[in-house]
Amino acid sequence: MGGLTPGHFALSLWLLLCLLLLYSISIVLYRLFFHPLAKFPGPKLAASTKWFEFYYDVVKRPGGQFFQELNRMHDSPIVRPNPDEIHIRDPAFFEILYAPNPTIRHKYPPASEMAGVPLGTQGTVDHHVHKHRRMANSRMFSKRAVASAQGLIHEHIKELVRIFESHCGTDKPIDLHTILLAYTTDVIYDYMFDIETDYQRNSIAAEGWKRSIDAIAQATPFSKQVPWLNARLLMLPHWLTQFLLARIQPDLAGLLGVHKHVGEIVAAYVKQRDLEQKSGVNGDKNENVRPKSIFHSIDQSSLPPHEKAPLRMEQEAITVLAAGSETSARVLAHTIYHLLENPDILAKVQKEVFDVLGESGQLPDVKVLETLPWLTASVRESLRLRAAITSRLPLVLEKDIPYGGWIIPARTPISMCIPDILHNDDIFPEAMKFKPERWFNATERQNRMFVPFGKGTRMCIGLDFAYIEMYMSLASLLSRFDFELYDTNWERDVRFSRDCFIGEASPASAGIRVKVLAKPEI
Ligand code: HEM
Repeated sequence: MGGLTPGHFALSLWLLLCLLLLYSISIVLYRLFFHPLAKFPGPKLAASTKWFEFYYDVVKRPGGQFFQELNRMHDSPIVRPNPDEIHIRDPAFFEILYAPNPTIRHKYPPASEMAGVPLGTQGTVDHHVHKHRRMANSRMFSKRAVASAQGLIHEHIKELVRIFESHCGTDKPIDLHTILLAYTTDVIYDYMFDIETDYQRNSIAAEGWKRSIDAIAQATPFSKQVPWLNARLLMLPHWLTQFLLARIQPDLAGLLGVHKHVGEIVAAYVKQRDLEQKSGVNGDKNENVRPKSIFHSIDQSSLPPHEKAPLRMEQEAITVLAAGSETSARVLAHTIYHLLENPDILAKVQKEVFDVLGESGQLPDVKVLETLPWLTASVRESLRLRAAITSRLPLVLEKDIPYGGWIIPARTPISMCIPDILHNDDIFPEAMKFKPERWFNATERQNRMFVPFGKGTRMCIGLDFAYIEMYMSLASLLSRFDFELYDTNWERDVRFSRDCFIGEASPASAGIRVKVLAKPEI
């Protein structure tokens, strides 16, 4: 009677490997021949294993390349890009999949867990829970609430203008993305959390935040494959995750710092709220008044108490911060790039805004800016061409749904991509060209298919906020300055070549950079 001999050990290992192999073969056979999606079109390798997507997104440089492979797969508008999912490329189906309430649409858990904040609206899987969470936020996002933010946004624009002034006439280029991200981030903290931050004035903090948000985007091709990882990491003690990430990916460690900061903001809010409640002060619940922050909005809503827990508020706040800062900043940077590449159109926009703002540079109500044809058309065209969210956006239906002679079984994640609509030449002729004038005579179909903010129950709740931030900052900057592109080109710095949920340019890019010149010749 001896212990485990090396011979026994080798035999056990061998048996284990055989079992593993047998298991893998059975899974592949099931997926190819017996799975409810077995007969759907698409490459057999992609249908067999998610490692196929992993290879293109993570292993094949520069990462986030699966979308190119998906393009190649689409012989027909419907394909099975991985064992579980159906992807459709057909504008007519967009409004069916991303339908408004009362149609029930759940999110696909692996896709919603990706950002590590499943308690925020964007990460919420269940349709009904999502609807209530979204409603609790809605008082911060109503048209009236957002319009009332103009004064607050204006204060941050003054700082933005000051920074551009300090570069004016110097040879020092500005990286538009970094500075505009600092602007949109300061605005979100102020409006959504009632907290003053200083990213615009503190260039080191601004660059650190930009690196962190880039790092999270660039990690998404990986997080997509191991969606549970982010949420688990965030559950570990802060010092431990900080220690681990600082060694693996320091920029992601910076993002943890932001999580910690937002956690502290929520804790301070809860402490103050409890104090006020004890002393009988009742927060202003007047439906007509904008809540002081998203935390007040959640607290004053009819959500049950567990939905108002600090961790839920923290994840909602992170969702709004990440969703609201990066997207608008990128679209703004791209709008300036396209205008600089099209001097005739830039001159028209500059004249329009100068006529309204005058020498004083005083901003009118945003309603006036919205009537300016070239500014409006340029923002719209930039939103279309930039198509900020590039990822597949899978939703899960409770019932079977027919498409093109197929019946897609209930509970199958079905996805579509926004750029497939916005860059479709049949809808938008010469779709990859910046042509704001197309919006002057837009057809009903073009207006309907203008979907940079998505559609349906899960569409962007912050679009009005994004428009105000963009109109006000563009009008202020373009009426005051002329710019010159600095070492920036479409292929390397602008075109999206990696799908990282948000579309990323080449890793070789140093961003869209400009030199600030003196006042424009109007
Ligand atoms: C140009 C700017 C923007 C673009 C192109 C954009 C685009 C989108 C898209 C396509 C979605 C749907 C994503 C999905 O289905 O997972 C989304 C969701 C969302 N966006 Fe935006 N967004 C922008 C600006 C903003 C701003 C400024 C805010 C906040 C102030 C914001 C907050 C959100 C939130 C909270 C969600 C989740 C909504 C929900 O699930 O109910 N976004 N956005």
